[in-house]
Amino acid sequence: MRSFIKTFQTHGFYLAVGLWKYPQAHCTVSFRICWTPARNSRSPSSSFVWIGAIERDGIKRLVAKSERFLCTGQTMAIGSGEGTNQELVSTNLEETLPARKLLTLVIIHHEEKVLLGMKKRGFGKGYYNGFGGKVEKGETIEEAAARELEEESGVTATDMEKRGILTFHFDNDPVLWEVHVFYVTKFLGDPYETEEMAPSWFSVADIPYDTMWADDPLWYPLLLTGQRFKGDFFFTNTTTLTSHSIGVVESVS
Ligand SMILES: Nc1nc2c([nH]c(=O)n2[C@H]2C[C@H](O)[C@@H](COP(=O)(O)OP(=O)(O)OP(=O)(O)O)O2)c(=O)[nH]1
Repeated sequence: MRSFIKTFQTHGFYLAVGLWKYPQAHCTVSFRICWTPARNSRSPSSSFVWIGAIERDGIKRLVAKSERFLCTGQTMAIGSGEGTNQELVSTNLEETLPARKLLTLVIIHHEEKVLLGMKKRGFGKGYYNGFGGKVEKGETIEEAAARELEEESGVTATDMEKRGILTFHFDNDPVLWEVHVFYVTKFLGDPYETEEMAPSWFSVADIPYDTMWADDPLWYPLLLTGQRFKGDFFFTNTTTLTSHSIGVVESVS
């Protein structure tokens, strides 16, 4: 996390501006607070204006606007509502961001064919998919992608390139799933069936979208024609896609 905070005093007002950058979460949080000092220690609240914004993947959202805050000594609590006993929203803006689970997905595209695995267990069982899984503690997203590919298909990628970031919102899970999609054309070894996946090659014209996640037809064509992309997908009942947005981007890092 990179952060910046500065305070000013002018004409009886105080002004604070701040910026937090979370490169890992592709997110920037910025705010401006303008307030008048507390009148005395028995009346520690004072009026203020707060404007905050979260910018993620180029989309900016206003996150807070308030009228009062609690100011005791050097500590400041950001509150919502009126009066001095405000509900504490958070003194740490990082807590206001929804939790994210990082996952990887590797698609091999070789001689006009795509390697997909039939998922044999767990999440997405019964669907064809690329190879991937959760990023574990202590490893980078790239390391996780290479590890999952080897564990699930037996092959080692030699030209893996990150090409997309897909965020999945499930109505029954407050955690966002952020899937980093990698594209591979060169690899070592022959794919074989593992505990988790049974691999098969499909020609690009015969990709079995009927037995794949509902979002896949929306971004595979971008991946297979050399584009970089970012998308958001909203699911109900885990597998029903209700809405989405997807766009081609210059860079996904
Ligand atoms: N194509 C596609 N892949 C998806 C979607 N949603 C989603 O999680 N995936 C991918 C990301 C991961 O590669 C995989 C889910 O990871 P997983 O549950 O198999 O993770 P894992 O291998 O670490 O799990 P496990 O060993 O604990 O069973 O499915 C989707 O909508 N479309």
